[in-house]
Amino acid sequence: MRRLSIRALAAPGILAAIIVLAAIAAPLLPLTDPVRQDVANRLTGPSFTHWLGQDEYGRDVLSRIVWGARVSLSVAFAAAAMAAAGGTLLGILGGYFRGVVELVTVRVAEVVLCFPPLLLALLVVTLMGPGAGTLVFSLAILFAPGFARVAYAETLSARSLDYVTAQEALGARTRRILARTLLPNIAPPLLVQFSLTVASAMVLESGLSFLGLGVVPPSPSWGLMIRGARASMEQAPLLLFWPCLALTGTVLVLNLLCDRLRDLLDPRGKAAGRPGFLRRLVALPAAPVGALPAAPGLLTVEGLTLEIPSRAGQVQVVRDVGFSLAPGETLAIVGESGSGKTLTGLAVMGLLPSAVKPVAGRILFTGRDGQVRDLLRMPETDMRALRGRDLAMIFQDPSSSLNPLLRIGAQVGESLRAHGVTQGVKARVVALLRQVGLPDPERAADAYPHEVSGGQRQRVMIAAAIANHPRLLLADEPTTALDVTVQAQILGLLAELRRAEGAMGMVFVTHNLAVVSDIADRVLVMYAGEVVEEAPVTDIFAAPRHPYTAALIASMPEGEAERLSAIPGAVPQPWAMPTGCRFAPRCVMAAEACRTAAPALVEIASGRHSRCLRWEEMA
Ligand SMILES: Nc1ncnc2c1ncn2[C@@H]1O[C@H](COP(=O)(O)OP(=O)(O)OP(=O)(O)O)[C@@H](O)[C@H]1O
Repeated sequence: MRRLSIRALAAPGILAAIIVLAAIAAPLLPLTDPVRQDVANRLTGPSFTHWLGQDEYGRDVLSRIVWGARVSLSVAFAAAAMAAAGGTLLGILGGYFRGVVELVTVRVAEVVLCFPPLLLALLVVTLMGPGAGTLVFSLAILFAPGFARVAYAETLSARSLDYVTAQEALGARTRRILARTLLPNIAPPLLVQFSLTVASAMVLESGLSFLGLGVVPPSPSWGLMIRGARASMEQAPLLLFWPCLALTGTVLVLNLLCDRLRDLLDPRGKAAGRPGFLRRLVALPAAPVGALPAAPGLLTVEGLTLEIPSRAGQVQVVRDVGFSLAPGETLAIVGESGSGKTLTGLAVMGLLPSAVKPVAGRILFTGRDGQVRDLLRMPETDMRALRGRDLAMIFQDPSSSLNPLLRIGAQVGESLRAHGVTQGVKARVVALLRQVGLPDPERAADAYPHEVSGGQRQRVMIAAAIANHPRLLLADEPTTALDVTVQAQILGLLAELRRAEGAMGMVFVTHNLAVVSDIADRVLVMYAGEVVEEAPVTDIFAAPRHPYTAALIASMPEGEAERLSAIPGAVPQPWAMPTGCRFAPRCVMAAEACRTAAPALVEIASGRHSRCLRWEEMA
């Protein structure tokens, strides 16, 4: 995992801004007219009045470079914008509708890729005549398939996600699903594709102008300057040097910017969901005054509220969630699918998908330096420094979280190197693999992920997560993808590590209440985005104080056969929440009062909370 941050964007960002500003401000700069000829002084070298010299017609080279940037950049940006709009539309439509639509959009766009670019440009120029307009058009046609491919691939993976299917099932209009749900989720790779396209378009513009197929002389363009300088290359080699320098320099800066942007927007691919970068552009209300509590333990989440866009406007998928965790403690967050457990965990890690916005609350975390920070308002750069060091996460599917092309040792070692460990990495990796119970750690370090079993891959992920002795380990359904016997081993390993790491706190997210009894100290039960009950683990099984918890316990497969009963109905969608208690439509104890007013979460005993009006009757 690369260690890049917003700060890493600064250098290429500033350079790119200078180039673009110079191009925009060309008419305001004290430059000689770029097309004014002075034949008497042709091919003169740099002087006080002409800093970069004069070309084959005696025109000022500096002025032509700056004005040339204006032409090259505007052609490149216009072509990239046209290609992005057209290609993205084709890709989304093809990926969303598949079938015939896919054939006439994505597949037809891909046919364009079979043509050699210059041949295609020649065809367009012959049909339309040379000029900047033609150039923009032909470049847009050349680059649109690239956008179509990216948008298509991203749409295919986003399309299968629950929240898109749910919107479809609800009858939301297709245009709205595409614009409000799909587009924000596939935006980061498209942004990166856009910057790469601008750089490539500049190179092609220069090449086509050089061949006389692009910008028409005497308008300055870097390609035309290279073409003009070629004839007098031996008398005035510098004339060739300046436009080449401008071109390669600008392309390098733009490529560097793209590279940094890609790393910032896509820190660990799909397993992590979308990064928190876009989330941080959203204005969160200032933290409540009174600053940070004196002793917030390890982690204190207060009033966390997360929203997503839907056809009914912004809706809350997590509402007013709060809990706290002491060092060395394990909290299990339990609930059915769609209850908001994963999003709560991702908010703590600063890895919320871009469509999900935090709108209220605080996430207070005490780092190893003893300082308390609000993770919800922390700059992405600082957050990145905490992730993998103070905060670590284990994901559900170890197969998709490990890079199939890198050896296991290299991947575990990367989590050490990412946080400044350079000495003795190999030995430490082997020790870590031994600690997580891999039978032959030296050999495992040399193996590729596909050479070990699913359970061992999860052990590798755990080794990478604990490599820097995190203060908080977040495990999101870490055993769901494994079979039952391996599940038990992994749970045993996590419990053992918790003991070995002493002060490390753990948040264990699961939909399976059966696994928490062995591992958790306390349980937080979530339903439809809200906390409905919180209690020490022994109390929750012995005496649940919310009908939803009781129903979850009754549906545990480990229970006696006659107790086993599925909870009727399903978790309501975020945009269709019932008034009153959210669980009332499925609750066997619901009374009239439950359907009218939403119950508050109340403290029913020390360390115990319930969001049920009838909790006392459950005793
Ligand atoms: N990227 C997203 N864009 C829009 N809605 C989302 C997104 N991710 C999750 N949601 C919605 O937020 C709600 C809570 O999702 P979350 O994944 O936190 O639930 P969960 O309890 O962890 O369920 P699961 O066990 O299935 O992961 C769901 O209704 C889900 O459809």
